[in-house]
Amino acid sequence: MAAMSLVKAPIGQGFRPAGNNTRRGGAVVRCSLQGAVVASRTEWLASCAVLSSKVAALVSHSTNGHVAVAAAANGALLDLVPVSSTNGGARNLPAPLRIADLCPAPMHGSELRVAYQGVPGAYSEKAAGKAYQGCNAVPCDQFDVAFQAVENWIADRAVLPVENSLGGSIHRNYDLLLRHRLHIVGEVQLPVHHCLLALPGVRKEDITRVISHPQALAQCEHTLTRMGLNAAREAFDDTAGAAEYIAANGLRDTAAIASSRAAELYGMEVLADGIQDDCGNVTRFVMLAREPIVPRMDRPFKTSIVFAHDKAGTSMLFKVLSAFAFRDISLTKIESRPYRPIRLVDDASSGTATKTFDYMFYVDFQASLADPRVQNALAEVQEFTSFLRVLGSYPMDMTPMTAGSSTIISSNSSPAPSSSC
Ligand SMILES: O=C(O)C(=O)C[C@]1(C(=O)O)C=C[C@@H](O)C=C1
Repeated sequence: MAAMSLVKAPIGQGFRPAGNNTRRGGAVVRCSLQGAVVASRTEWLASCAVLSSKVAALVSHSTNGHVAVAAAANGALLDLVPVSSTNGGARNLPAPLRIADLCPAPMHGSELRVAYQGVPGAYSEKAAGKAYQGCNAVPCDQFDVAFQAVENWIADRAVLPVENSLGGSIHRNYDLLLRHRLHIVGEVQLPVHHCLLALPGVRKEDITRVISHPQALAQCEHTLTRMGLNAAREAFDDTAGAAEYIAANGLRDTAAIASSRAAELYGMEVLADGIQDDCGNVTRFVMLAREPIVPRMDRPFKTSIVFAHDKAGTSMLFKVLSAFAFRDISLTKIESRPYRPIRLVDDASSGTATKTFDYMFYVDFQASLADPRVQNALAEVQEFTSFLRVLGSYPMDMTPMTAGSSTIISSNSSPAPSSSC
């Protein structure tokens, strides 16, 4: 359990936007003031001095190149205003902002703060490390919080799952892509290798409950049944969080589906290894940023769009898909999401008429926005639709997939029994 004090506490709903978070050397740090309400500015600055030395002590104990973060027991958050040491006796006055302070988003992976949903040991943390090697991965307790962390400059990027080869789409993130103004700047595919974890000494026969992220439960459904576990399955926020929960509460009748790294971090034992229903279990994550990247033509790119039409029965979808088919642009994914009825003001009738969107269609295709074929296709799509947004145009993840020891050579490969995963 010693590792638990060094891992980062997730940014939660309780976090406040940029102004209330502590930043040191590019890392976002949450600090606890042990419930104290700071009365005056002098007192506040004094508290900051204490907190910054605590933070420095924690940083010196950091592991894996990650900055260790003090878990905020009651969520008190502060900004440490830089104090100039060169302004004579007025040591408490804040130093003027410099150009460097205005550009807190560094371009190098080693300094990049990357928000992900879950706690350390979650697959999303691994995906963040694959997307931005050596980054400072920032845990968030919800997907929405990861979006907000980037929007509020607490993080520079977010890495979030959108689909899994067994469990299908992660619909929540499709909906959030529309609600927020972030841009997709990349994708990363991660082989997901699940383990069944329990406290040391616990046997399979002792287990009455298996907890994990709903996607992980879905990805191991048949294997769990085949294992003959007489256990209820319960959803948890994330895989590693489920392991942490069992460890923190000493639950000897509960197992978690999570990674082997989660087992190490939270002092759990691996009861079964490779329990996903298919060896080729892969989750696709997207990388999100405040600004889009410049689309290029010198390497394979993907583009993601979302569109809708407010009139029923006009074969809009057929027309849109044809715009791509006629230009030989391959579609890689189509997703439809029911759209909450919204009232749209009709200009022509002085704001009285309303219309309803039924579905939003999300389409990924294999071409760059810089490609004239794509620009022509989108110009046409715009004519058929009443709403069109480009979510991003970004380099395709071309890294060869390996799941466990086996290499995925084709998406049509038949599901292997879990014992060989
Ligand atoms: O719970 C985690 O560990 C996650 O990173 C989330 C998540 C998901 O949302 O799909 C990511 C990868 C796996 O597919 C299972 C769960």
